[in-house]
Amino acid sequence: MLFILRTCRFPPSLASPSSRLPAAKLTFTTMPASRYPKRKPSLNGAPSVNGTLKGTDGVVKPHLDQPRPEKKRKTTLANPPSNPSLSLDPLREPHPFHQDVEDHGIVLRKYYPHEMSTARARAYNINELPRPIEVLKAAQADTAEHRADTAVSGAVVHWFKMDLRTTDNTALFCASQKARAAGVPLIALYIISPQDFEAHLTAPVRVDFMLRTLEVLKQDLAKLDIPLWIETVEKRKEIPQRIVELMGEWGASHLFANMEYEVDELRRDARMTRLLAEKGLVMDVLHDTCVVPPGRLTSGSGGQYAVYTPWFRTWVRHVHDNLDLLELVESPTRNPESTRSNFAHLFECPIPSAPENKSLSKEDQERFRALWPAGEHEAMKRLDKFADEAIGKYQQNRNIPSNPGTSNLSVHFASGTLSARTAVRTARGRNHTKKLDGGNEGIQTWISEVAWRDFYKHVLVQWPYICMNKPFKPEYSNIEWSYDMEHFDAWKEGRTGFPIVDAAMRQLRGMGWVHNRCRMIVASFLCKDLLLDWRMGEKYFMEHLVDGDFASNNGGWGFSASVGVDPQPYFRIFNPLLQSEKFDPDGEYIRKWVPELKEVKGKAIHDPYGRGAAALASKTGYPKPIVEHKGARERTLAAYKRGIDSGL
Ligand SMILES: Cc1cc2nc3c(=O)[nH]c(=O)nc-3n(C[C@H](O)[C@H](O)[C@H](O)COP(=O)(O)OP(=O)(O)OC[C@H]3O[C@@H](n4cnc5c(N)ncnc54)[C@H](O)[C@@H]3O)c2cc1C
Repeated sequence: MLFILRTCRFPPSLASPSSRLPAAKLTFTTMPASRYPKRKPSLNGAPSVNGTLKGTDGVVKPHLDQPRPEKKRKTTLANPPSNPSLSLDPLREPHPFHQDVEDHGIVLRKYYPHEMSTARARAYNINELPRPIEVLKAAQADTAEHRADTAVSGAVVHWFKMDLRTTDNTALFCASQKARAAGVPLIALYIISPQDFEAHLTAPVRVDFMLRTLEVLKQDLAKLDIPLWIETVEKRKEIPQRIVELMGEWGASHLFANMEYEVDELRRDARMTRLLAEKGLVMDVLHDTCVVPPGRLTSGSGGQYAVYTPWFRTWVRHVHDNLDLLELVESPTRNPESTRSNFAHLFECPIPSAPENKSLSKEDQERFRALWPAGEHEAMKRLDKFADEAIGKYQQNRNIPSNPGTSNLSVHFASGTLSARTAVRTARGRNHTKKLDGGNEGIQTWISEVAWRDFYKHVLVQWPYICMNKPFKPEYSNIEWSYDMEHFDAWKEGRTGFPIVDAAMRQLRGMGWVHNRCRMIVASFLCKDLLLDWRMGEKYFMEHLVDGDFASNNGGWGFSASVGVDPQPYFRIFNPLLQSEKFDPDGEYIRKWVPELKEVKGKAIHDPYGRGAAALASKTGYPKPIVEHKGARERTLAAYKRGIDSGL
C-alpha cells in the first residue's frame, strides 16, 4: 500500500509572481493593457494568479506569427518525385502524407517544395521568428495589468485539455482557489474538437480512452458539486469564441487552463488570452505537464540542450535545488451548494460518443477497454503496483519486451490522468535516498525515463519547427527517402519477414501500445532497412498509439532515424536479428504476436528462413524477409551521406 505525502505545492505564481520568471523585456505592437475593458476591482482579496508567464528575453514580432495566406499548389501523381524530400514542404501541411486524394480515378498525393520550411526552421534557430511560447508569454504580459485588476464574478472556469485528473492539477487548483475565495462556483469545461483529432492524428483508441476518462472525471467532479460541461466544436478556429460565449452564459469572469506546448495550441492560447481580455475576461495558462517547465534549463553557454545526458544532469540538479517542483497541489474544493440548482443543466451533460472517423469497432472497444482501464484512479493503482512490485528491478527488465517490467503508464501521462510530479515523487519515496540520481538503480533509471518525457517537451518548445515535419538538423532534410508503398504496407501489417519487427507491429495493432525497445527496433527498421521516410512511421504510430504524444513520438522517431535531437553525431543502424536475439532470447515475445511461428524451435525463431525453419514458416504463411539487412544498411549509409553532402 502506498502512502503519498500530499504536501500542498503552492504554485510560484501564487506564492511570489516575481520569483518565477525574469522581468519582461518585450517589444511588440499590440493593444496596450489599458485598452482592455476593466471589471470592478477585486473586493474579495483572492490571490492573483497573474504574472505567471510574464517576461521573456526574446524580441517578439507578432506579425510573423500570423498564418500566411494559403497558396494554391499543384498536386503530383502518387508516384513520388525522384527526390521527394527536395520537393516537400512539410511546413505547409501538418503532415506531408496526410492525404491521398482521388481525382478522376487517379490517386494523388500532395508533395510541397521543401526550401521554404528549411528557411523557416533556420529563422527559428536564429531567433528571427518568435517561438510560439514567446507569443503566449507576450499575450500574458500584455494583459497582466488587466488580469490583476479584474474581479471575479459569477463563476470561474477550468478548461480541461490533456490534464484529465482532479489530483495534482495546477490550473484546476488555481481555478478552485480563485472561485472559493470569491465565493463563486467552479465550472469544468472540456471541448471536443474533431479537427484537432484530425490534425493531431489522434488514434481512435486514444479518443476512446479520453472519452472513458471524461466519464470518471465527471463523476469525481460531481462529488464536489462541480459540473463538467462537454461540448463538441466542429471547427477548431471557433473554439475561442465558443468559450467566450459559454463564459457569457455562465456569467464567468475567469478561465484557467494548463499549457499545451504544441505550436497550434500555444498560438491558440495566445489569441484567446487577448480575446478574453478584449471582452473583459481573464485567461490564465499555467505550466503543469512537465516536472521542470520548458525553458528553465540552459547549458553553460546559455543555450538549450540538444543532448539528453547533460540536460538530465542539469534537470536533476534543478529539481534538487527546487524541491517545490515535486510538491503536489490539492484537489479542488467543494462548490457552494447553490451550484446544483443554479447550474442544474450543466450536471446533466452527457459524454458524447467519438466522431465517426475516430470510432472503434465493438470488438476493438471491448479489447481496449479491458487493456486500458481509464481515469486517474486506475493510473494511481497502476503506479502503486509498479512501485510495489517492479520498479526496483526496472533496470534489469525494462528492455525485455516479453517481461511486464515497465510501468505501462504512458497512456496516463499522455492523457494527463497522472502527473509527472506524482510519478517522480512516488518513485523517489520508494528509494532509500532522496537523491533522484542515487540509491536503487531501477528507481533512478525509471525517473530518468520519465525525465525523457520532459526533455522532448523542452525540445519542442525550443525548436518548434519539429512540429512541422522538419528534421531537427536541417542537413537531414535532403535525404532521398523511399516511398515504396509495398514495403510500407508490409511494415504496417507485420509482414516484413523479420519476426521481431512483425511482432512489434502486430503488438501495436493489438494493444495500441508497443514496448519501448520494439518501438526503437521498428523505427530503425523503417528508416534504415527500408529507407522509408521516417515521417510516415511517425504518423502511423500516432494514428494507432493509445499513448500517442507528439513530443515523445517525434523524439523517438527523430532519434531512431538519427535526424532528431541527441543521436548526432553518431549514426546507428540496428541489426534486427541481433536485437531480436539480445532482447527476446527465447522468442517468447515473437511467439506471442506472430502465431505462425509458434512451432518454430530454438534460435530459428529469430530468422526462420535463414536458420532451417523455412518449410514450417512457409507452410504457415509467414513471409520471407522483404530486404536483406547488409545490403539495406549500405544503401542507407550511402543515402544519408549523399543527403548530407548535397547541402541545402
Ligand atoms: C519511435 C518511438 C515512438 C514513441 N512514441 C511515444 C509516444 O507517442 N508517447 C509516449 O508516451 N512515448 C513514446 N515513446 C517513448 C516510449 O516508448 C514509451 O513512453 C514507453 O514505451 C511507454 O511505456 P511505459 O509507460 O511502460 O514506460 P516506462 O518504461 O515505464 O517509462 C515511464 C514513463 O517514462 C516516459 N518515457 C519512457 N521512455 C521514454 C522515451 N524514450 N521518450 C519519452 N518518454 C519516455 C513515458 O512517459 C513512460 O510512461 C516512443 C519511443 C519511440 C522509440
